[in-house]
Amino acid sequence: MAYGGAGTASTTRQVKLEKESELRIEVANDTPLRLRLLNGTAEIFGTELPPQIWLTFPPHFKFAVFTWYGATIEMDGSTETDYTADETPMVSYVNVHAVLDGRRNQAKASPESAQGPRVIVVGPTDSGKSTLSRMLLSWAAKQGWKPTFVDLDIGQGSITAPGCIAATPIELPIDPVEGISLEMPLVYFYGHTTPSQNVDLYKALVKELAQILERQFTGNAESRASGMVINTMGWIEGVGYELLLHAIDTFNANVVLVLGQEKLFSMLRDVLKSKPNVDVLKLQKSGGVVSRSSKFRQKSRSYRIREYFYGIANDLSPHSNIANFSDLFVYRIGGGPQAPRSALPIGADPVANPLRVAPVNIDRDLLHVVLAVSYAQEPDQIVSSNIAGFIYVTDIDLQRRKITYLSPTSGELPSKYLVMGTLTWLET
Ligand SMILES: Nc1ncnc2c1ncn2[C@@H]1O[C@H](COP(=O)(O)OP(=O)(O)OP(=O)(O)O)[C@@H](O)[C@H]1O
Repeated sequence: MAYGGAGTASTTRQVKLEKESELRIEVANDTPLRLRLLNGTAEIFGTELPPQIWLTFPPHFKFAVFTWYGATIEMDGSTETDYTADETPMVSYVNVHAVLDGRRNQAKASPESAQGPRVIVVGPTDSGKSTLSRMLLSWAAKQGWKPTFVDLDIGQGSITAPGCIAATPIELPIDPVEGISLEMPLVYFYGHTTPSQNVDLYKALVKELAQILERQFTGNAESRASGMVINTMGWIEGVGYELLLHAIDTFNANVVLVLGQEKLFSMLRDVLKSKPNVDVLKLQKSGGVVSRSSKFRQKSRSYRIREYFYGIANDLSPHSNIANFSDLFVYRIGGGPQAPRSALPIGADPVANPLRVAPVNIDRDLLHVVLAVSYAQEPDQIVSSNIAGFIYVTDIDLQRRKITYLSPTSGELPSKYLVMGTLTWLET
């Protein structure tokens, strides 16, 4: 074999790809797959493959190797499926990229209107939104831009753990295996994986994130001209639709890319007609996008939390820490009534305040909960503060009033204010 270690020669095979075709792969459930580019040029979701270098893809990974001009790929290991497709929407996607690129150049050249394109990608679940966002970001980064990636998908987000909305600048094409490299992502903790749990909180956090980015852009011409790519949730009916409009409005998106649904496209086009500076474009969904069951989604959420603490290749070692109950302050956002019934006019029902920050007693209910570490200085700043990261509660000792938790780093937490949602994890 031309390489050492894992794999057997019998599972090594080559695939020749004609120009503008792609090899679609689902890695087997139990073993990783190794793959390399033997000759030609190819990319994975917008990031070029280095020639000859073996890349290892973990079990379950679903991806495509696309070539513009032809390539030969070598694979080592087993796959759930792999097949070649010569019908892809890639030309239409790269055309969008070219238009965005033109707008970035325009923005850069004219200081008085130096805002680059703000693209928002919308569509039903499994329409390829994250994948298209990723391609647009990687193609832009390859040309030297530093676009901001905003991920509003609290279910299957790709910046950090589930239950968050987040943003990060993309300075290099996104690594095909490791995903987005995180220097200092700006993360807000929503705490749930569906927006219906607390719609007002979701909106409030979207607004906070947009305001901070707006401020950052003011002082940074380069990222302002590079613009943003905003990925959204696949929830597009009812409240989901309302939240899409809210996001388009809040981020001042001026390019709306609608993937895979005619109805959503026509609704958005009609409602955004009054905004002449907003372009609504319909794009074809790729036949390669894999539908994921709710069980699979649940599993991948759990995997994302694991990845936060242990790294994608088990290369991080989180620390187990013990704190006194009195050292940590856990809060929950929303729920509970705003005022006691006795304080309300006779006959009035107490209204739940979705943004109310309430202290949580430390007890066994916190076991296996993922808590966000807030940057808030005071409890009333919790909703408007971003978070430093997460801890995972592994033991509660009621007698000794001690809490044991896993944290990515040793030592003191950056803040004593912790936020609890409904995010739990069972370490296996
Ligand atoms: N051309 C392709 N070939 C093979 N797999 C693909 C292709 N495009 C996307 N995928 C895979 O399909 C899955 C779903 O795609 P993606 O995450 O982009 O969809 P989405 O619309 O963002 O989903 P969500 O419902 O979570 O919002 C992912 O695992 C992705 O890697």
